[in-house]
Amino acid sequence: MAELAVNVDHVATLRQARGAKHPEPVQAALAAETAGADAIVVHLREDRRHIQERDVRLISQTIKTRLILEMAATSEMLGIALDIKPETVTLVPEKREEITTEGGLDVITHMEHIRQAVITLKNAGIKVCIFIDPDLDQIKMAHKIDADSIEIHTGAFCDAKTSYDREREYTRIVDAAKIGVKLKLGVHAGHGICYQSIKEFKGLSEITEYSIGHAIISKAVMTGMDTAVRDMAQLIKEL
Ligand SMILES: CC(=O)[C@@H](O)[C@H](O)COP(=O)(O)O
Ligand SMILES: NCC(=O)COP(=O)(O)O
Repeated sequence: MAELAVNVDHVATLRQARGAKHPEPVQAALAAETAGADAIVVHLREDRRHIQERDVRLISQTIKTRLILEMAATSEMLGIALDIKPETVTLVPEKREEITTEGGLDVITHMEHIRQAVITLKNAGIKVCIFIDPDLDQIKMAHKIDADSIEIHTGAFCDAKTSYDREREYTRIVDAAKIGVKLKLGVHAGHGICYQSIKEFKGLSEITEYSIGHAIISKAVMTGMDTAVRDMAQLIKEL
């Protein structure tokens, strides 16, 4: 059965909107665990628009499941990761002007830089995942530089406006997941997945972890974290 990794970034978004002390991402992380989350995800952005370094530290010291730290492969972030030592670092591309992560990491273009980051993290005992578009050449390169896993960027699929685009993007994800397994990479998926789109991954047993944030936190505003996480965990059980 696939696992659910809950991203609590947008609890911090709400806090930062007022420069206030609440809501606390660590509290959301604990509630998510109680409701069945298998891992907690935070994206520490260079511009610190939501999650702060203290959130990563607090969550790391408090949760009982796994911490997945999403970050750009910069020397500042590598220093933080080596200090906090999350279970996994997911390397993501980052642009200051984007609203959210727009594409997967271009491992082919930045091969040597990313390879060095993978070596540094793995030498410290941190697993490395690469957030990647469902592009077979990119995935082969992720394997070549010795990543442990890939997280297939599901944004284009989730945002597709027509059934033609949706089917095309779904096929890309299926092909990407299959090649990932063939290369013995862990295969995860995330970005833009909601309570409807998760159902479309039914039968795709190659994907062993779903990383979901915005939809869960949006629902939690209405229902509380417990119901929001339990409902998503149940949908993943039914895949
Ligand atoms: C890598 C990814 O798909 C998401 O985790 C995303 O980067 C989260 O960052 P935001 O919460 O800032 O959108
Ligand atoms: N890696 C994907 C993630 O952490 C959450 O993305 P989203 O559900 O907030 O789009």
